[in-house]
This record gives sequence, structure tokens and C-alpha cells, in this order.
Amino acid sequence: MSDEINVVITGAAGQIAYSLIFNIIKGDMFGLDQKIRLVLLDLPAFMENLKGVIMEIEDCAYPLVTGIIATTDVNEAFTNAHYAILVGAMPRKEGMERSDLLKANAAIFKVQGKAINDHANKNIKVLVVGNPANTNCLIAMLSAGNIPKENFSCLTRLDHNRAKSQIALKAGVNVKDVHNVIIWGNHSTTQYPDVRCGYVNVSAGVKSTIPNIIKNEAWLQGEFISTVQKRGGAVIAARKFSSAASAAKAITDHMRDWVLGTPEGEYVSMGVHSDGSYGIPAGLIFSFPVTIKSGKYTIVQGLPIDTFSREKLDITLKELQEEKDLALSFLEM
Ligand SMILES: NC(=O)c1ccc[n+]([C@@H]2O[C@H](COP(=O)([O-])OP(=O)(O)OC[C@H]3O[C@@H](n4cnc5c(N)ncnc54)[C@H](O)[C@@H]3O)[C@@H](O)[C@H]2O)c1
Ligand SMILES: O=C(O)CC[C@H](O)C(=O)O
Repeated sequence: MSDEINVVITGAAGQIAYSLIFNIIKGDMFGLDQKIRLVLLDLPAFMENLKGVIMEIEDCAYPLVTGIIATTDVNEAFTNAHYAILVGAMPRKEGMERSDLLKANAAIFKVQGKAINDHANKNIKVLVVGNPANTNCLIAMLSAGNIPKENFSCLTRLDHNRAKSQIALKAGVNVKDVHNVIIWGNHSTTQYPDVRCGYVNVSAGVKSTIPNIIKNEAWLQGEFISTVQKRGGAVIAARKFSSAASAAKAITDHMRDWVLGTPEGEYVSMGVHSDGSYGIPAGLIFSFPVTIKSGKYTIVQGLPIDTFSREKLDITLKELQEEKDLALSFLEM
């Protein structure tokens, strides 16, 4: 890595950023030796709040921070950016549909995609978090034709972590022993959390598949899936705000693995540009199981897709195609 990296966070005065920034400057994302110049983008009305966040960054006295820029100007923000975490968007409140979000947020990601295209480092890695994350990511990617498609991804790691945790709770094991769960598709209630190929480390050198450990197919195909699919909504209903600390943790996991790589044999879930794998047509941002080496992800190939799974993949694919059509019609792209 270079001596110093420029890391842009949009929505920097918001809830997620308030956890995320501190994970980054502690070294949880890029390692303990990587110097970081933080570039914090938000709307003019939030600059005063951002001043308070910057005071707290300074007061943490973490040695990895070599500079902090606060700005409301997208072109300034993305100039020579090495990493961009696009969190800034309008979050869904109780009673709001995702289609309302689509319209409000699609325009933001078109402008930011273009600014990335025109001003960022050509090797930039972009993670889209703001919802609807897959479609916002697609719009940013389509607006940044000079940047390789593989440099864009969206966050489904929170769903992945939620799935791991639900399995650990049900099986009565530590979450660190649960491996290779998969989130397919959209970061929405149509996602397909799939644990058929996952496993649990039972004791030193002994592992068993998740279906073997849980021994309850009805739960795995029913309550487990719907709990993970609806977890974001459940947090909003209880907290009145959308998940923030767990989202920041998932962003940190996603970026750390994208930059530093995944352990041998370990899959993680990432929303990435579809390439025809598993019958998902090119031209969408779809969550797949991936492995990562030297900063490049590879979609895991050859996993079995049974009839139940095919139906689930088709449902989430259909939703993503509809979101894409709607977003492109709003933007006249
Ligand atoms: N993909 C995921 O797993 C996941 C998980 C949780 C939340 N989210 C989404 O993340 C987004 C942010 O959530 P939050 O809780 O931090 O919201 P928040 O409302 O607390 O913060 C959002 C921030 O974005 C800023 N913002 C809005 N438009 C902007 C723009 N054009 N440029 C720069 N900044 C802008 C706002 O001023 C605000 O400070 C929401 O869309 C939410 O639904 C995604
Ligand atoms: O708006 C939602 O229902 C989900 C919000 C967020 O993406 C999450 O997964 O916690």
C-alpha cells in the first residue's frame, strides 16, 4: 500500500459514519500500519455536526490519521480518492417503501459516480452502502465508465454477519466457528440467505455442515431465512433508526477483506457486477459468495443450486431487474 491513502466517506455526519470513522482510524479496516487521510462529505446543513465529529477524531489521538478534510463538494471529495465508502443517502423510516428510496437516492449516486469517474484514482475501490444499495451501486458504476466494473461493490456483509450469528445462536456455538454462509441477490427482504454449503468447526480439525448441525430443514428454509431477510426492518421498528454500529462493523469487514484478502477456503458475500455466474445475467449488482486475493474478488463457482434455491434466486433477481428499470427511468439513463 502507498504511504498515505485518501479514504472518502459520504454521509459522514450520519449514524453509520459515527461508528465507521472510528473503526477506520483505529486500524481495523486497512491495518495498523496504514496512514489515512480522511475525506468527509456531507450536505451543507450537516457541516456543524461534522465539526463535532472532527473534534472527536482529533481527541481520539489515533496516530494513523494524517489529515482530515470536511467538504460539501463532490468533485473535491473524490479527487485522487483511493477508497470511497458511499454511505450518504436518505435512510428508510418506518412506513416508507424502498421504491420511495429509489427515486430519492438514484440521483445522488449518478452525480457521485460521475465525480468518481472524473476525479478519483483509477484504481479506486468503491463500496456502496446507502439504500437501495445494489441499485445505487449499479448507477454509480454506470456513471463511471473509466473505472473498471470490478472496482464497485455494495454491502451485503451485514446480512452475511446476521446469518452467521443466527446459525451460531441456534446451534449454540461461537460465531467464529460458523463458516461459508452465503447471501445471494439484493440487500432487501428478497435476499436469499443460504447455508447449504456452510459448515461449523465442531472441535479441533473436525467440521460438520450447517444442515447436519441444525437438523431442522423447516427452520432453515423458513424462520431462519425470514429472520435474516427482515432483520433490518426489525431493528428500525425497535430502534426507530436503521442499524448503525452493526452496519459499520460489516463495512469494516467488507473493506478489510477486499483489500487484505479472505482466509484460504473462506467465502464472504459481496454485491458485485454479475457476469452470468449461476444464471444471473450481466448488468446487475448481485450478491454472490466470493473469495479475495491481492485486492481482486472471484465469484465462487460450481456450488449446487437445487429447485428451492433456484426459486429464491429468481425472486431476488426479478426485484433487482425491476429496481434497475425504475432507477434508469427516473434518471433517463
Ligand atoms: N447496505 C446495508 O447493509 C445498510 C445497512 C444499514 C443502513 N444502510 C443505509 O445506509 C444509509 C445511511 O444510513 P445512516 O443510518 O447513516 O443514515 P443517517 O441519516 O444517519 O445519515 C445519512 C447521512 O447522509 C447524508 N447525506 C444525504 N445525502 C447526501 C449526499 N448527497 N451527499 C453526502 N451526504 C449525504 C445526510 O446528511 C446524513 O448525514 C441509508 O441509506 C441506510 O438505509 C445500508
Ligand atoms: O430499510 C431497511 O429495511 C433496512 C435498513 C438497512 O439496510 C439494514 O439492513 O439494516
